[in-house]
Amino acid sequence: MSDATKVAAAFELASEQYQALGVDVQAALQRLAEISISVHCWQGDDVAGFEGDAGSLGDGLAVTGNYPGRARTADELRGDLELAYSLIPGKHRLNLHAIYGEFNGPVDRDEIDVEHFQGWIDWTGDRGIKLDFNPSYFSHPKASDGFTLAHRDAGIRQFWIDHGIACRKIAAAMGAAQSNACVNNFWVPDGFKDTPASRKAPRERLAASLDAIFAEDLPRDQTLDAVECKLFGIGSESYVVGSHEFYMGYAISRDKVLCLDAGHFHPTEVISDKISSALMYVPELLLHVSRGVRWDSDHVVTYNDELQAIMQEIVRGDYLSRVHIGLDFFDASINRVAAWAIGTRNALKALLAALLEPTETLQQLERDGDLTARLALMEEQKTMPLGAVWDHYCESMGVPVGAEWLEKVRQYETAVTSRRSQESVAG
Ligand SMILES: C[C@H](O)[C@H](O)[C@@H](O)C(=O)CO
Ligand SMILES: [Mn+2]
Repeated sequence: MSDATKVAAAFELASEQYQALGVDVQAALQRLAEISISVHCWQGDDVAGFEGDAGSLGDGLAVTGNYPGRARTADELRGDLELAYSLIPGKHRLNLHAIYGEFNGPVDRDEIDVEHFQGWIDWTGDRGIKLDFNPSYFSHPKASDGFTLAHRDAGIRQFWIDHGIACRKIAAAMGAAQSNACVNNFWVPDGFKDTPASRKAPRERLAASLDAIFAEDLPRDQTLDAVECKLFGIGSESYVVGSHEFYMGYAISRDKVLCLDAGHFHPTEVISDKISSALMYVPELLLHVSRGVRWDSDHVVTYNDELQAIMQEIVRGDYLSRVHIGLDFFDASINRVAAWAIGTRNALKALLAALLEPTETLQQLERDGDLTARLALMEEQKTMPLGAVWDHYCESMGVPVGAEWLEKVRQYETAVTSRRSQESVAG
């Protein structure tokens, strides 16, 4: 039997099994094909960006590992992304940070403009890829004491306010060019390593700075502002200004998208349990699908319980139209294109598992008070033949089945990434 015949035969048997549970496999696959995950550009170069002094990541972020071949230019990053997209079934978005502009010389963060992102707008436009965006409040001398928008110095605050305003303008231009809203996510590292004397003052300053940035109403079909909280970070172990409560309140009161990063909470706290609560009060959510490990919030997404729970929540709550699914991890200890492929394929696989669940049956059992059957069916679901449906999906979408994609990454590594030096290059 050829590999393709094996995939087809396994899919047929799997479909019968799902059908017996009342699950429409074709409908699930159709829904999956409509979901666009926002793939983060920063996995490709260890969050270095193209400002010219690449490699000096800091101010609340750190990437560990020294795997050779990180992208040093926009063209290299685009080449790596092209390969990554070809390994992932479906049509997905690209999430850019402001430091990834093509600057051709020194341009400070408060001066960036649409022209610096025209290369990205053209490249994604040609490929039908939609863009999302992020202001970059890190790796900059004016962020080196751990404060930006909540800084005690009004001049520094103004600099970062101007950066935020510039980024909104860029995001709106991207949204207009692609006829689809560009989600513009604000994460700021501001916080104290040690116990603050005033937790209140920086929070008041952060709210005022954000209000100044968002003062102009921009069309929501061009750009959506999102705000991202964090419990603690490197150098902000004792206090983060933009805590969950801060941004939950901010998003509700200002009608903003709330970003929940899976690695930004206490290790025993999960964002899967927050989705249905938050969506009662905010219009939309952005998720940063990530994986926290001890102090680090950014390991490559694996097919673990929380990933499955996140996707189940989105599907069970019928939230697909209100949740923007983005990725946020950066690992320099493994091949970076492989990291994208592993993390994004896992996110999609977990979505497929959620779409293949007999949700209505489970919820009816719950309404009937039959919690025994609810648990029994949920457990049976775990060993249903998801892999056979996933393999069929990959094949039908023209991307490698199983671990075949790894061979493509290896070939590219030999031909392209292993030839890159660790130095940055101009461009
Ligand atoms: C680079 C990202 O924007 C950043 O990771 C942010 O989203 C975050 O999660 C910081 O911990
Ligand atoms: Mn994040």
